[in-house]
Amino acid sequence: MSSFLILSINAGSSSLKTTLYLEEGQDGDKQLSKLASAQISDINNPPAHLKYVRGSYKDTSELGQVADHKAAFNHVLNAFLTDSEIPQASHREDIHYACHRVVHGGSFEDDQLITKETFDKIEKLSDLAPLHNASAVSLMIACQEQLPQVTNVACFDSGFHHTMPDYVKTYAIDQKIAKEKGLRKYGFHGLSYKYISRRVAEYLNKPLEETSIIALHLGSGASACAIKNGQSIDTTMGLTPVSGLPGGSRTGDIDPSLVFHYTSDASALSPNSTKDLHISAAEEILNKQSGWKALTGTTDFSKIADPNAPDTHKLAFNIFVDRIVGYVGNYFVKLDGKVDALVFSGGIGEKSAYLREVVTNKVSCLGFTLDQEKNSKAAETGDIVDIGTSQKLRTLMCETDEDIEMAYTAAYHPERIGQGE
Ligand SMILES: Nc1ncnc2c1ncn2[C@@H]1O[C@H](COP(=O)(O)OP(=O)(O)O)[C@@H](O)[C@H]1O
Ligand SMILES: CC(=O)OP(=O)(O)O
Ligand SMILES: [Mg+2]
Repeated sequence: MSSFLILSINAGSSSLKTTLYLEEGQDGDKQLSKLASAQISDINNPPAHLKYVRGSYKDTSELGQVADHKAAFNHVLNAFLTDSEIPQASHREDIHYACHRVVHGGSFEDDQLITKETFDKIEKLSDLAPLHNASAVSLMIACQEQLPQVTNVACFDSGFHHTMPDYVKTYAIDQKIAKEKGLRKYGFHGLSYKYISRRVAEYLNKPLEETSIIALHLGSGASACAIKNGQSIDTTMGLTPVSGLPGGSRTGDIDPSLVFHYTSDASALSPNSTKDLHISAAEEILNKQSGWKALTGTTDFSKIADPNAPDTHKLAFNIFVDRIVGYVGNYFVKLDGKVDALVFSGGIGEKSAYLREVVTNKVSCLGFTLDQEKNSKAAETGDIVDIGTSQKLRTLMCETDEDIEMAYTAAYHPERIGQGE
């Protein structure tokens, strides 16, 4: 029986989440089990924290200054390699695959082996998604240095959406310029949507190819996706993750001219730019200085999704509900009303019973239903929970898992990993 380790690496703008999996068995009878996960928050904003989880064991420690993602990676690697309760991971050589979440994959549809060629392409895409791709690129370099024997794989958040029709992907702009510069809708959160669609199909006991859902990934970055017969046909994020729904510090959809009225320096370089990473003042405003942070002063949505919150918070909550229900209606029509389920996921979608209640009540005209008691207990139950009362048109809460989705292809379908062409 063969066994080896897969490390999933998910770089956020100020955090690093990693999970170590053990893959065992032969073709046709393989099993993937989670050994441990390690997460570092507050990178470059001391004190940083390390949260380590192995089964029911949980430990949080303060790390002081962790300057960048590379330094954070040294800490998590050390945490795994020195944990005597997971002897399978005692040496660096024990880790076979490192799977990197890359938000912007440009035209890449499938996961790709990271070669010199793919690395260069991903690095170039940092211009389109500077706030996301740059930390992923720095972690690929860290892996090459720290784990020279490992097979590095890039798993793209945009890949799942390649099935969107051309009229959805295309913006109404000069197509010569659009093609030259790659200016189109890509869509993101695809690893999450891939996981959710498979889990929902399993739960409904239907083939994935016959499962159609409206999925909501509501985290600090939020989006919605229309999934027809297992494939994305539209999603709310676009060229970059800023469009669609508002988020913790992102505007979501606005009139594109707004930014030129907001500042006369829209195209000037933001002071947070570095030698290798150019961020404009406009990008900084739209991505970092807006959303819940700008409206309420907090990015903690549990404080906003509170029926007794102050008016500023209520306004933010109402904006979110308004935009979400607008997309649910839009996608219900695009799916010709042939929908198996409305699915709530992401930190907010999984934890806020109140947001699920208000959204579901507003879309009840489409036939979606809510069972108050099941909804209030959904987070305790976990995994996937039917929070509606209809067997035909379901309302579901589904805990998403981007990390296992990254390990999934390496474990079960390594033949699907592209070689960079
Ligand atoms: N109990 C809760 N009620 C409402 N929102 C919550 C709750 N717990 C966490 N959140 C929100 O979930 C979001 C984080 O979701 P998550 O999917 O983990 O985000 P990301 O991966 O984008 O960082 C934050 O906006 C956080 O405030
Ligand atoms: C794509 C994206 O916006 O990711 P996140 O929500 O993790 O920032
Ligand atoms: Mg996320």
